[in-house]
Amino acid sequence: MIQLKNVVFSRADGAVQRRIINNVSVTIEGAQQVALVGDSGSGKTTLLNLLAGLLMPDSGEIKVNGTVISGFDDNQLALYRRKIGVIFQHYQLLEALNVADNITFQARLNGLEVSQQTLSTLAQRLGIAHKLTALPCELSGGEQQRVGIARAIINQPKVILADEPTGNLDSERSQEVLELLQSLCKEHQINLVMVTHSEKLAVQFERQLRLKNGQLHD
Ligand SMILES: Nc1ncnc2c1ncn2[C@@H]1O[C@H](COP(=O)(O)OP(=O)(O)OP(=O)(O)O)[C@@H](O)[C@H]1O
Repeated sequence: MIQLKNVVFSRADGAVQRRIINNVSVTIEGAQQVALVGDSGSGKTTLLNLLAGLLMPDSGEIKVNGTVISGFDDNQLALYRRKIGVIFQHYQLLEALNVADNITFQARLNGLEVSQQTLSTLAQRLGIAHKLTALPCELSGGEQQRVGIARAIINQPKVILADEPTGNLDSERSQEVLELLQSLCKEHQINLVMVTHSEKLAVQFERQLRLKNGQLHD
C-alpha cells in the first residue's frame, strides 16, 4: 500500500521556488495497479521519483507498506531503493552483462537465491528464454524492456514504479509489454504505478491518477 499525505516538492525556477508537486494526498491500496497520467511537465516523473526515494519532499509524508520513507536517511533510502522495482523508458540495462546476469544481478546483490528454474520460467513467460546469453545490444527494444520487467519481478518487490516503460515501443509491442507487466504484478500481488502518455494504455488500468500542475485528480 502506498500513502501520500500533503506531499509538497519545490524546485528553484529563477529566483523563486516553484511547487512541482503541490499538496498531493492519495492512497493506493495493496496490489492496486494505477496509471499516472498528465500533460508534459505536470510532475509525473517527479512524483514517481518521490515514491522511489530518489527525491525527498519539502513537507508531507510518503508511506510505503506501513513505513514512512520520507523521513529516511541516505542509507535507509539506498536499502529501500534496492527492494522496489523500477522500470525505465530507456531500459537501463548493464551493457557488459548478458541478459541472464542483467535479470539476476540486483536480486543476488540483495542476497536472494535465484534458481535456474525460476530464471528460466520467468524468461519463458516473457518470451526471452532464447536470449539469456545475449548482450542487451543484441536485443530489440521490446526484448530489452522484457528484460527490465524480469529484473524487477525477480527481485520480489512489493512495489513496481514504471516511468513510460512503453515510451520507446510501437503500439503492438507496447500492448504486449503492458499485458505482461500487469499480469505478472497481479500474480505476485505487486503495487504497480506506471507513468504513461498513452490514454489507450491508461484506460486499461483499474485506476487512473491525473496530475495537473502538480495536483492530483482521481
Ligand atoms: N531538476 C530540475 N530542476 C528544475 N525544474 C525541474 C527539474 N526537473 C523537473 N523540473 C520541472 O518540474 C516540472 C515537472 O517535471 P516532470 O519531469 O516531473 O514532468 P512530467 O509530467 O514527467 O513531464 P513529461 O511528461 O514531459 O516527462 C516541469 O515543469 C519541469 O520543468
